[in-house]
Amino acid sequence: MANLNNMNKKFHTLDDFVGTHFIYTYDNGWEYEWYCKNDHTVDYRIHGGMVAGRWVKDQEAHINLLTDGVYKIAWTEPTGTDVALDFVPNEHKLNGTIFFPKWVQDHPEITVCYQNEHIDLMHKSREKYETYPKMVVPEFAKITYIGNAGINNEQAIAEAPYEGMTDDIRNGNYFDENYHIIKKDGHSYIEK
Ligand SMILES: C=Cc1ccc(O)cc1
Repeated sequence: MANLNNMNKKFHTLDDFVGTHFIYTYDNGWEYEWYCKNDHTVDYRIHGGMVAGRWVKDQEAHINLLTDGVYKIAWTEPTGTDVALDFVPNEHKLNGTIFFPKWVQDHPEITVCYQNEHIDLMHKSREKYETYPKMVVPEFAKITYIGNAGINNEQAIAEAPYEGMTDDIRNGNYFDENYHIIKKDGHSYIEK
C-alpha cells in the first residue's frame, strides 16, 4: 500500500505535467480519470456520467504549456468526439469541453467499452448514425487525485473501471510504491 496522492505537487513546466495521472469530478457530477502518458499521448477511464465504463489507451493528443502551470490538451477520437481540456493543476481545477456527435448522445452504450479493441465499430458507428447537432458539454472540474505515474506507465490505466476504483486509487490501495497495480482478488489486471 502506498499513498501516492500528491495534491501538493507544484506545476510549472511541460515536464512537470507529462507523466501525471489525475482524477477529477466535473461540476455536472461526471468523474473522469486521465493520464498524460507522454507529450503526445493520453489514456483515460470514465467513472461517471453519460459514458461511464468507457476506457481508452494511447489516444493521440495535442499537449501544450500555455503559461506557467497552465496546460491545454485537445484531441479528436475514433467516435468523432472532440475534447479540449484546460488544466490549472496548482488550483486543483480544469475546464473541459466535450463535443459529442449526436450518435454518441443517442447510443452512448456503443462507446462504453475498452475502445482499443473496438476501433472498427467506432468508425462504422460514426458513419452509420447522425453527427449533428453535436452535444457540447462545457464544465469545470475539481481535481481529487494527482499521482506521478511516470512516462509511458502501461499500468496507470490498464483495466476497466469498477465501482470504488477511484477511492482505491485515492486511498493508496491500488498502486504500489512503483506505481504498479497491486494484485487483488476479483479484479482483472495486467501482468507486470
Ligand atoms: C471523451 C473523453 C474525455 C476524456 C477526459 C475528459 O476530461 C473529458 C472527455
